[in-house]
Amino acid sequence: MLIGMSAASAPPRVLTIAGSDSGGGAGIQADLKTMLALGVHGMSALTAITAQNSVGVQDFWPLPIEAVEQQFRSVVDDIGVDAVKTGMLASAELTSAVARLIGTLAPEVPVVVDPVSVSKHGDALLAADALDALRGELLPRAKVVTPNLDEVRLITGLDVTSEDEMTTAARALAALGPRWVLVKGGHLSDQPESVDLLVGPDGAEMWLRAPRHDNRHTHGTGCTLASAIASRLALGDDVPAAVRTAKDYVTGGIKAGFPLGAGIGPVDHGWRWR
Ligand SMILES: Nc1ncnc2c1ncn2[C@@H]1O[C@H](COP(=O)(O)OP(=O)(O)OP(=O)(O)O)[C@@H](O)[C@H]1O
Ligand SMILES: Cc1ncc(COP(=O)(O)O)c(N)n1
Repeated sequence: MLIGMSAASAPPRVLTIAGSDSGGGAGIQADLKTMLALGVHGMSALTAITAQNSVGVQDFWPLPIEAVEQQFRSVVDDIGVDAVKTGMLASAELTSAVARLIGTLAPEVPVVVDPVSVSKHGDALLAADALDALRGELLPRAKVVTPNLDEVRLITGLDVTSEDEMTTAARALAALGPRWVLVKGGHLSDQPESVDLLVGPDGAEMWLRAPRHDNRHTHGTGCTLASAIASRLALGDDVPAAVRTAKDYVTGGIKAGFPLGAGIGPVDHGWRWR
C-alpha cells in the first residue's frame, strides 16, 4: 500500500456531440483539444465523419442514429456529464435524435448549441430540411446558442451587416427558446475589432470585444469558442464569465493560428503552452 498518496479528484466531464474533421482543425478534434487546454475531461459522441482539409470538405457521411444514441448512453450512463456541447449534426433525423437525447439529461446540465451549418469554405454541413428541427426541438433545450452570421441568416432569415442588427438578430433567436444567445460577429470583417453580442434571459446585453487578428488561420474558431464555453460552465462559471474566458481563449488561438496545407489553417489550441 502506498502511504500518503491519494487518488487525484476527477475534473469536470464535458461531452461534445459533433462531427469529425479529418484535418484536425474543427469538429470533435477542436472540441477535445479545447477541453484539454481548459482542464476538463473531454468525451465525444460522433455524429458524422468528414473528409476535410485546409481547402474544403471533400465529402461527409452521417452516422446511423443508433450509433449516436449508443455513444451518448455509454458516456452518460456510466461516466456522467457536467456540460454538453453540440456541433455538426448533419441531418434532420440526427438533429431530432440529439434533441431527444439531451431531453433525457437532468435539467441543470448546461447545453451549448453551436448550430454548425456551413464550413469556412462554404461547404454545407447541415441539410436544409434540418432547420425546423434545429429551431423547434434543439434550440429550446439550449442554455447557450452560438450562431455565426451565416447561421443567424439561415435560422431567422435576418441578414446582419452591422452591430445594431446583431441586437435584433439576438432577440429573434432568443424567441426560439435558448436561455442565452451569443451572436458571433467574426464574419463582420470590415470592423477593427472582433465583436460578439451575448443576450441573457432578462434581455440584458453584454458586448464582447477583442482585437481582430488579420489572420486567415481561423478554421475551427466557432467549435473552439463553444467548447470553451461548455468547459467553463462545467467548471462552475456563470454564462457571462464562461463566455468572456472562452472569447479570450479563442482570440489567443487565432493570434497564434498557423498555416497547414494550401488553405485555411487551424487556430492553435495549445497557444498557452508555447
Ligand atoms: N480574425 C479574427 N480575429 C479575432 N477574432 C475572430 C476572428 N475571426 C473570428 N473571430 C472570433 O472567433 C469566434 C468565432 O467566430 P466566427 O464568426 O469565426 O465563428 P464560426 O464562423 O462559427 O467559426 P467556425 O470556423 O468554427 O465555423 C468569435 O468570438 C469571433 O468574434
Ligand atoms: C466536423 C466539422 N464541424 C464544424 C466545422 C465548422 O468549422 P469551420 O467553419 O471552421 O470550417 C467543420 N468544418 N467541420
